[in-house]
Amino acid sequence: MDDLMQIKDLKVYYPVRGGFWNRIVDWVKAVDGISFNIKAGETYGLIGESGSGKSTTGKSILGLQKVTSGSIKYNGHDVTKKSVRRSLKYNHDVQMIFQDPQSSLNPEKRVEEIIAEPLRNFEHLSKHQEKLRVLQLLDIVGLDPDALYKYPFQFSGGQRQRIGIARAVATNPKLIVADEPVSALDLSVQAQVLNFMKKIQREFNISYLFISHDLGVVRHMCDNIAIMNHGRLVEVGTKEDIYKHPVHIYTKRLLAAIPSIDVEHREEHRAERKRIEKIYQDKKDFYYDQNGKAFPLTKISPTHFVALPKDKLRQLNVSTDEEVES
Ligand SMILES: Nc1ncnc2c1ncn2[C@@H]1O[C@H](COP(=O)(O)OP(=O)(O)OP(=O)(O)O)[C@@H](O)[C@H]1O
Repeated sequence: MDDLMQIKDLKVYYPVRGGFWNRIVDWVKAVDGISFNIKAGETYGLIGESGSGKSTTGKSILGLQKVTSGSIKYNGHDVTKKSVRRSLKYNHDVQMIFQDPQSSLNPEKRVEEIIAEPLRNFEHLSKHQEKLRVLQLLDIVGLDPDALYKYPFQFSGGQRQRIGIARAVATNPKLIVADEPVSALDLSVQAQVLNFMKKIQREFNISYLFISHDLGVVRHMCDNIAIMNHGRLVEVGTKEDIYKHPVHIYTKRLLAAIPSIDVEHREEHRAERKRIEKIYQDKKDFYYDQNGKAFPLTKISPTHFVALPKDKLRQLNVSTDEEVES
């Protein structure tokens, strides 16, 4: 398989402002030099806890977040520049599925308009052709034609996510960034939506960047996986590497957090989880590089990253500007 996307040494820093003049007093190094490739037709998992920089990476790939440095190549073209994205019609080829279909679908619009929106931006279809295409998309995602005239609130969570998926595939994209696509759904519906995403992937040869904090969900979806912590990738590998032979302590900790369904080994699992939590507790103030080498976070440099969570930033009353100032 060829590489569709090549992300190289990507850095995204957010300014932290404070003091009397509201000057930049520090930087949140949300993404701090990560590299990975996504092949055509594969599902690439980006895993980490809240605040590790996953969504910032996703937004940068979608062109929604200005990057500080590094490159994001799509079929060999660097799409960090707006002019390149425009000339390649990049936003036609790269779409997204959001975490919460409740808030990502406009409640005032009917399903027909919601799904047709990306089509209107890129394709010049007649009203009739557009309706036929939306009906075809509803059929693909397993919704009845009368959904066309309904509003999002008239559907269940799983059905709303199907509408979100129909909108995402409307333009026949090559890549879909799926940011926690099932974490807002009931467990029983999660498997349905995941299987459904797989089906669509096979039919349309789509690549997914699958962002999640949940290694249990990712196991069903991903071919290759990167584990993210404090803006860096601490471990990268195939699904087998990560699940069968994890190297990094942080990966082991995430794996240990998956509840064991195997009743016989549940006690063993619980003990192993406690053991790993203890090691992690003792060592959490360290950043570990890919070789497992530890760097004390406090000693990196006074202005070096301390990736503060959003609510902490709010508590400190500092701004959380989306864009890095040049
Ligand atoms: N607009 C912003 N301004 C300042 N800091 C930000 C901004 N957006 C995110 N951050 C910070 O960047 C870091 C990474 O955030 P990001 O949302 O990318 O992480 P995440 O792994 O996707 O977490 P979550 O799953 O909670 O969204 C966090 O410390 C966060 O507080």
